[in-house]
Amino acid sequence: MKDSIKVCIRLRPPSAMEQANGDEVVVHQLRENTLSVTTGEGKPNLECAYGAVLGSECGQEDVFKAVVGTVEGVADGINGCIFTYGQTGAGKTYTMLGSGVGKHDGVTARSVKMLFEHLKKNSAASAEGGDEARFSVHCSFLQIYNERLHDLLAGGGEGNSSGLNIREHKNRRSGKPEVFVSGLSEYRVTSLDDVLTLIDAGSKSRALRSTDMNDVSSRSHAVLQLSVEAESVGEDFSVLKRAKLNLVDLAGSEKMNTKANITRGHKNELTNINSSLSTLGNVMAALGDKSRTHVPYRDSKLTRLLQDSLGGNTKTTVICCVSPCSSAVDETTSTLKFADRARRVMLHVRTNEVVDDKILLARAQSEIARLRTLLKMYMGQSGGGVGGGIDVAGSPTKIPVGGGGVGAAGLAVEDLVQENARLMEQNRMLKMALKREGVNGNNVGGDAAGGQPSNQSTYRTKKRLPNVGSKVGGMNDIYSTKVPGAFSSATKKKNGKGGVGGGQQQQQSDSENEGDLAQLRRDLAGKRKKVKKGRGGGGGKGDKLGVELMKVSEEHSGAVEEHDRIRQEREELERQLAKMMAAQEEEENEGSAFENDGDEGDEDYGSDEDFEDDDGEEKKQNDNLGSGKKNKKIVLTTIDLSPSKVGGGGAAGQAAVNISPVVRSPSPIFVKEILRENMNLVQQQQQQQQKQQQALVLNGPPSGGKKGTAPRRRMRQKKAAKEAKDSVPIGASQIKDSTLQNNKSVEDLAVNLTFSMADLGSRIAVYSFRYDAYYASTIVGFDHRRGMHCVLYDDGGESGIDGRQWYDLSTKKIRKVVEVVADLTGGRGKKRRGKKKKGAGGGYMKSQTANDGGAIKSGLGGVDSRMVATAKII
Ligand SMILES: Nc1ncnc2c1ncn2[C@@H]1O[C@H](COP(=O)(O)OP(=O)(O)OP(=O)(O)O)[C@@H](O)[C@H]1O
Repeated sequence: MKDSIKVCIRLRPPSAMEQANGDEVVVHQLRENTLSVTTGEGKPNLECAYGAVLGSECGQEDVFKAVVGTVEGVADGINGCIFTYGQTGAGKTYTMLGSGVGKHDGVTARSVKMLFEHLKKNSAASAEGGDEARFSVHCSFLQIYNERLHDLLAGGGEGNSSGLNIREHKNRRSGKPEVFVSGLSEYRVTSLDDVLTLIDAGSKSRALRSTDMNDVSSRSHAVLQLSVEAESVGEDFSVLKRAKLNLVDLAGSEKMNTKANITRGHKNELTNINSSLSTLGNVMAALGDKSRTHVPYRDSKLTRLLQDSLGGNTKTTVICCVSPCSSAVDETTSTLKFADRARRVMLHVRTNEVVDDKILLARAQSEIARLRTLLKMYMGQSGGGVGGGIDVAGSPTKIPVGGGGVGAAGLAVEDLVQENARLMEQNRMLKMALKREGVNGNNVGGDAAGGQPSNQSTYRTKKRLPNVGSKVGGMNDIYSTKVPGAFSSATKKKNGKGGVGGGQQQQQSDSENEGDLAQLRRDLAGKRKKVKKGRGGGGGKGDKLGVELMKVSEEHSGAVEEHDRIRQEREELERQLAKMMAAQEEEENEGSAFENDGDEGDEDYGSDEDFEDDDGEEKKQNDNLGSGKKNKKIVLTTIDLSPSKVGGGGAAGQAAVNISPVVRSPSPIFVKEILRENMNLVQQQQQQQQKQQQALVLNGPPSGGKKGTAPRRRMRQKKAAKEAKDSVPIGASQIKDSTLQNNKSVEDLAVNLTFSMADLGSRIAVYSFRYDAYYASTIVGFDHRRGMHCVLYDDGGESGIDGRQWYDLSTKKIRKVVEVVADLTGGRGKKRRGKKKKGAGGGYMKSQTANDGGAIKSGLGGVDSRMVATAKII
C-alpha cells in the first residue's frame, strides 16, 4: 500500500514570555488543513495546506485524533512512527509526552493506551472465534545526544556507556535489511502503566538544558519504541503479526546566538542538533525527489535510526510544532519548509505477518489457480485456446480437443507436472527392472551390453507387442507423441510383415505429432517474445496480464523441459531393455533353435482380445518354468510398473518381470511416501553425521590401524574437537547448564522456571541460563526466529518488567559466553572488569558460564528493582 507521510502542524498558544514581549500573532489557522503566515516586511506571506492544522486552541485529544491512523494499524502488523519537529520551545515534548513528566496525556500515552486496547480486542475476537490469541509488547527508550546513542533504560543517561551502535540485519523472511540498535535493552510491558514507569525512569536520564525559548529544553532526540507481536493460532493456521511503533521527540532547532555567552558543551550540542535536523531535511528532500537515487541516511544517527520510518515500510506522521508569534517567524517558516518536504515523501506500507506454511501453501495454490484462469482467458482472447486443454502455445486447431492434447505443449502446467512425476516414477521402475535383469539402470545412456541378461531370468510369451504408450491410461497422448515405444522396434524386428506395418503407421503419426509439438513450441516462443515486448512498453492492464502470462508460460516451459528430459531418459532405458531382450532372445534362440516352431511370428497381433487373453499362455509358461525348460520364444509385453508389483518384489524372488496389460501410475500417495522417505533418509543421514561428529569430539578420530603416540592422539583429538566446534553453525547451542536442553522455547522455560518472558514463537538455543536466589533469571542464547543472539532477563516479578537485548553477531561464531551479570540493587553506570570477588555486592549475580576476562557492564541508574544483564559473546 502506497501512502505519503502525514504532516500535521500544531500551533501552540503564545508563551508567557512572548506575551510579555508583546509579540504579534502572525500564524493563523485558516481552515481544517490550511494556515497563513504573515512573514513580515519585504517577504511574501504564506498560505499552506497540510494533512491537518491544529490551532492554538486545540487540545491533546484533537492532536491525537489527527495522528490516530498511524497507531491503529500497529496491532495489525503495520509499523508506525510519529515524531515531532520544530524550534526549541515550540511544544514538541508537550505534544508527545504531555505537560511535564508525570502527566502523560500526550500522543505517547494515548497511543500506548490505544495499542493495548486494540491488542486486547483482537485477542478477544480471536478467542471468541475459538482461536488462541496471544500478544507481547516490548519497550525500549533511547536518546541520541551529540551523535551518540544511549539506552535511557540502562541507567546513567548520557554517561551510561560510550554509546550503542546501529546495525543492520537482513529480515529472514523478506530478505530486506532492517536497522536495529545492538545491545539496546527492551522491557516487556503489559499495560500503559508499565510504559509510563519506563518513560519516567528514562526521562530522568534525558539530556536537558535551558534555552532562550525553553527553561527545560530537551537537548537530545528521544525515541520510545514499542515492538508488538500478536499471534493467533487456529486449528489449521497460525499467523504472527509484528510491528514497531516509534514515538519520537526530536530536540528543538535553535539559532546560534553569537552574542550570548554559551558554553562549549552547549555549542557542541547545538551544532549536533542542527546538523542532524538538517540531515533529516535532506533525507526528506531526497525521498521526495524521484530523480534522486541517493538518500543520505548515514549522514546522521537520527536518520539512520529512522531509516525504515522515513522511506520504508512504516506509516509515518510528523507533527510540526510552531510558535504563532512574530519573533519566531523565521524558525516557523523553516519548520514549514521541512513540513512541505516531508509531505512529498511516499511510503510503501505493508502488513508484517508471518504466516504458517499451510496458509502460504493455500495462498500459493489459489494464486496458481488464478493465474491459470487468467491464462485461459488470455488464450481464449488470442484465439489460440483449444477445447478442454489449455493450449499455452496457442496452436491452431490441429490439437485434439480435451483429454490432454497432442503433446506436452497441449497440457496445462499442473497436468504436465503430474505427468512428469508419473513418468519419473515409471523410469525408476524401469531402472529397477533393468537392474534386476543385470543392466545398470542408473547408467542410462551407457552401453547396455554392460549388463548381460541373466540366465535365470525368464520372460513370458505374449501374443502381442503393444506400444507402451498406446496402452497407458491417462498418459497415452504425451507418451505417443514422441516415444514410438521402445518395444515397437522389437515388434518390427520380431513381428514380420504385420508388425512392420503397424510400426510404420506409428512412426508416421509420431513424426506428425513431433511436427505439431515443434510448431507449438515455436508459437509459444513467439508469444513470449510478444509478451516481453508488451512488458517493455509499460503500463496498462494488458501488461499485467502479459506479465502473469509470462509467469505461467515460464512455469510451463520449465515443466516441458523437464518432461523432455524424463522422456529421453525413458527412451534410453527402454532402448537398453530392448537391447537386452534382443540379446537374451538371440542367446536362447541359439541354444534351442530347433525348439522354435516359427509359427508365432506369423500371428496377427493386432487384436486386443489376443492381447488380453493370456491366462492359458501364462499357465503354459509357468509349466515351462516348473519343468525347468527354457522358453521357446521370448516376446516382451508391457511391464507392470505399479509399485505393488515391482517395488516390493525384489529381484531374487521374482521369476520374471511381471506382465500386465496396463501400466499403472504410482498413486500420489505413493509419491508422497517416497518424498517422505527421502526426507527421513536425509534426516537420518544428518543425525548420523552429528553422531559421528560427537563421537569424534569424545573419542578423537578413528585410529585407522595406526595407533600413534598418546601426544599425537591427543593432538588429533584436540584438532578434531576444534574442527567440530568451528563447524557448529550459528545458533547451534553450546549448552552450559546441564539442566537445560537445547532449543527449549522460552515458554518452556517459563513453565518450569517461572520465567515470565512470553516472547511469542521464539525458540532460543540457550548458551547460558541462570536462576538465582533472588528469583531473577537470565538467559543468553540464540533466537532462531530473529537470527540474533539475545540476553533475556526477568527480575522475578519484583517490578513485573522483563527485558531483553538483541545482538547482531550473525556473522560471527559463538565461542563462549563470557559473563552474564545482573544488578538488582541499581547503581549508576557501574563498570566492572575482571572476576567478581566472592561475596561482594548484594544482588550481584554471575552466570555459571562466566569465564571473566571480559568487560562487564551493569547497573541501572536510579531505577530500583530492575535488572540489567549483558553478556559478552566472543
Ligand atoms: N499546546 C500547548 N499548550 C499549552 N502549553 C504548551 C503547548 N505547547 C507547549 N507548551 C508549553 O511550552 C513550553 C515548551 O514546550 P516544550 O517543552 O514541549 O517545547 P519543545 O518543543 O519540546 O522544546 P525543546 O525542543 O526545547 O525541548 C512548555 O512549558 C509547555 O508546557
